[in-house]
Amino acid sequence: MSTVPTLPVHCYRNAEVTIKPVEGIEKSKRLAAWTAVDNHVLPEHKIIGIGSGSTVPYVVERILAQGRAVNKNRVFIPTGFQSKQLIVEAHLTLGDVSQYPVLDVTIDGADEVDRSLNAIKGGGACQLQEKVLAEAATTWVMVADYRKNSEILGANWKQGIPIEVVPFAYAGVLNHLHHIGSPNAALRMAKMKAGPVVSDNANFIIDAPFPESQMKEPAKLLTQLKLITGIVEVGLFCNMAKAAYFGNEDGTVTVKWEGGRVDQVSAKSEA
Ligand SMILES: O=C[C@H](O)[C@H](O)[C@H](O)COP(=O)(O)O
Repeated sequence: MSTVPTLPVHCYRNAEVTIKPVEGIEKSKRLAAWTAVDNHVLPEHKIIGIGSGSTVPYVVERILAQGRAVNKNRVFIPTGFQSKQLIVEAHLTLGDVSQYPVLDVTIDGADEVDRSLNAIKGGGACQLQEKVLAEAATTWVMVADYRKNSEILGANWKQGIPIEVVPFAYAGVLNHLHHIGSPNAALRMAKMKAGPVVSDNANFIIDAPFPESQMKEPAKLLTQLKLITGIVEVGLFCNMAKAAYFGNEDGTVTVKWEGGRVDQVSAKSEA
């Protein structure tokens, strides 16, 4: 059995980042992120994709811990505004996927991952750029806490599939979704702004819950959704991941691999 990394006993300072102890669900996110970085972000990797969400800051934290010497020769590609900020604030070199269309590795979060490594993504409305970087990456890996580890998509993530749509077409797309199995599909509304959430690409987001019968075959549903005019991208990521890492409450990490293998790795000591 392999082991997950332990936190340093002292605070580690690199660039502007200080590693602080965290508790509860944050601990699980950190365990997953650190283990994935240790396994997949190797010294020879020079072009690295940084995903979005609340787990990804721990990815950047662990990459920084690899040291200035290795990071000064790397370029980091973001999946949206949030990860761009993370890269800039960490004083890492920022790049663009149009400059670097092939990435060595991308590590990203997930809203839910099934037994075959299909995933729902887009809880933060970033799925379009995330999918571009996932496809561009030689290795694409997801990191999440145990709540995201599922057998069938939709079992835990009840909000529905995040779907990015061209604003002009949203009403027609909604109508279409209502007729193909998602009667409760709805435009995602902003919390601190009147009106809808607007993505980093100036589009709207629809959240479309589908019944289990359709969620059981995510690749089929994805194909169906991609054919609807006005849909820019769908937050279903099928057959793309090399592995998914889930930090558990007991300090272990579950690793689901492409092909079906599942590993349970234990911590050396308290994280
Ligand atoms: O649009 C957001 C992304 O797909 C995130 O990676 C996803 O929502 C997971 O985020 P978190 O790590 O906060 O659970």
